[in-house]
Amino acid sequence: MSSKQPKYEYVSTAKLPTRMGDFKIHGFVEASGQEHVALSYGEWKEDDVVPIRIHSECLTGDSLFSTRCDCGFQLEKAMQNIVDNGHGVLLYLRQEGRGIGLLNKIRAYNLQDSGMDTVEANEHLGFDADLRSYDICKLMLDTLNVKHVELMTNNPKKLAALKALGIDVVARKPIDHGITKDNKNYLKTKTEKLGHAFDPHVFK
Ligand SMILES: Nc1nc2c(ncn2[C@@H]2O[C@H](COP(=O)(O)OP(=O)(O)OP(=O)(O)O)[C@@H](O)[C@H]2O)c(=O)[nH]1
Repeated sequence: MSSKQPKYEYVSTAKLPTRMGDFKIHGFVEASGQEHVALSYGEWKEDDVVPIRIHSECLTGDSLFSTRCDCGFQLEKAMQNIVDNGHGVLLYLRQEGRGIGLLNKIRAYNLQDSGMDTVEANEHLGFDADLRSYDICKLMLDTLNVKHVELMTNNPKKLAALKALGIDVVARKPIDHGITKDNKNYLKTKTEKLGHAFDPHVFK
């Protein structure tokens, strides 16, 4: 790749009516060919604080209704929060399985079925616990004229990544939604080993 070639590019925008409300969808691509999307709802000015969610792809949770994780619940809740708020942005990053990909996530699930936790399973397969990058968020937010954000997350790495990219993170909004008997242990591991900010009472 030549050093002049941009690492990320904005591609196009279209209307995206959903069950929650009428969003717009904006397409972005990395030089590698990896595609990502942002959804926007409503209007704002450059000085406004915009509620946003950065969501990593989870085919099983987001599209197949899995209760092994909280992903699908959080996605739905974040989109509803944005609509209720009147404006906001969802950055949907196609980094499935914390960056290891769908089939490796299924391998990791197989190991978790035999007793490993989510971090041990990644490491057993030869991956770091979390391989995600949030660098493309800067182009996405600049394209949508978002400079100040309130971030819906329990993950401190997302906050740090946005700050490092020069985004003004005014506040974090917890998104403790979709805790089930099937994902309690997974969320407990994320809290203990990956630094997620879940309040311990949710595991009782
Ligand atoms: N490798 C691996 N990935 C998983 C597992 N369960 C869920 N995931 C992935 O974890 C990611 C979760 O993404 P997010 O919900 O955006 O992020 P998060 O780190 O949980 O942070 P917040 O939800 O913002 O608090 C998705 O890419 C899922 O596919 C698992 O057991 N192993």
